Amino acid sequence: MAHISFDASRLDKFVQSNELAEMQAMVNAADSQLRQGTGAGNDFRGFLDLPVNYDKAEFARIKKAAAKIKSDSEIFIAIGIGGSYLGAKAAIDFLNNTFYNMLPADQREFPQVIFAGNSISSSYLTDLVNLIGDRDFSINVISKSGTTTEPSIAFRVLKDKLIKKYGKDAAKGRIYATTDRAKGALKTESDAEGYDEYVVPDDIGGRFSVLTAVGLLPIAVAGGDIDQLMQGAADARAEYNDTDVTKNDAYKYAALRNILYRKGYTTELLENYEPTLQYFSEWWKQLMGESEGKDQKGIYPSSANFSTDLHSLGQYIQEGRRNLMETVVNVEKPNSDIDIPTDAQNLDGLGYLEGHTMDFVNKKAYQGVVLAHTDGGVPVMTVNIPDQTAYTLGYMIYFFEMAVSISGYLNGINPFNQPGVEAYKRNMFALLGKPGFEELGKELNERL
Ligand SMILES: O=P(O)(O)OC[C@H]1O[C@H](O)[C@H](O)[C@@H](O)[C@@H]1O
Repeated sequence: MAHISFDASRLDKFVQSNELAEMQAMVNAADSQLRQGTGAGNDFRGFLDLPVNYDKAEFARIKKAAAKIKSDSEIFIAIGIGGSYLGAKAAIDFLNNTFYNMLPADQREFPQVIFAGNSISSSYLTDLVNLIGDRDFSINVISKSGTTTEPSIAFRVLKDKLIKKYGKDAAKGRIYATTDRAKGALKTESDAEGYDEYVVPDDIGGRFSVLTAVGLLPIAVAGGDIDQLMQGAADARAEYNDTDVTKNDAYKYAALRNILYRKGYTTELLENYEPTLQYFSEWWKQLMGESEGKDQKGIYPSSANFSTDLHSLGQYIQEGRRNLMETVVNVEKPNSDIDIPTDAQNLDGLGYLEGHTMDFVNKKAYQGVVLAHTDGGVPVMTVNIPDQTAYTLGYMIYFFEMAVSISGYLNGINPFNQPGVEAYKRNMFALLGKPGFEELGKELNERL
């Protein structure tokens, strides 16, 4: 019995009863590409077995480092962008109190966890430097390539602050570097300076790396149960290993979203009814968009946070262009609930809700939205998750990683590379005058 359940029961208005079965042959082919390694990007399939073959010695070191960081730092800064940021942020938000960073120190069992290096905003970094002030802090600089501009700039600025506070030698003991096993600028510096090092495996791409040290160290520092996280992913791995789309929900989701895509539903919104899942959607957007957006093809990944965005995007979803599909991540049991208070005056007219809880209202909103959007011509799928535990998160991460891999192969693209990301970097380097980009710099400056 799967720990999370995928509900496509509302698609009968959009997908004919025979269509899923007709995808089986294509799913078999995609499955073979994925598991036999016969498809494009086959050298980035390490995520498949990661939940069972991860480096146990490094895993133990991660736990030890997290304990040290908790003991000597009020603030923990995770520096990274893309896959080196979004997974950790999504997991920490998913697993913790909504206001975990704002809780008074005596109510927090771990440091404030703040992310940097995920933009080039000088205001953000200045505000962060000022927020740190003279408090004790540690840095985890995370970059698979070791050369990404955004985290590199943030690391230079925050390392400088660390050295000014502790001196060069003591500062090194507060820098944790997660990067390539053998190469890249960050690896070179880490070796030279003696930073505590963790590895981003060669065969795992950035957007698939949340269950490596990339995500595990920040998640552990923020109090996450990384053993349960890996266990959930391991059990999902055991669950989603059947090629039969009627038995493998990850494959069924992949097949259905491709059926809908081919019918013109070219944008998918991942939706939640819990604000702590907002960044899970951000992680999902990179996973789906960077895996599938190739060769002028692919489902555009978007997101919405309900019921909040029903008051901003609801109009479009209900009556705008009919090229949308929705996938709701529905948390069956919230971390906590609230009884609707009684009020004899009932001036607000909420008397009919008395005796119910707030989550009862949230769930009725979800049901009402599914009916309204389906009636309005938007196909809606739901991934039901029982709770917001680390086990469930690991399980769900693996569900979507499997789904996007199959989905990408179903659409005839390599789900594991990201060549398009290099275009802006080349232009940016040229305009910045980076050595080696002189010719392009000249050409681009004439166009500005
Ligand atoms: O971890 P890094 O090498 O710094 O890469 C960080 C991110 O930037 C790259 O440009 C890619 O878009 C992402 O797949 C990657 O996660």
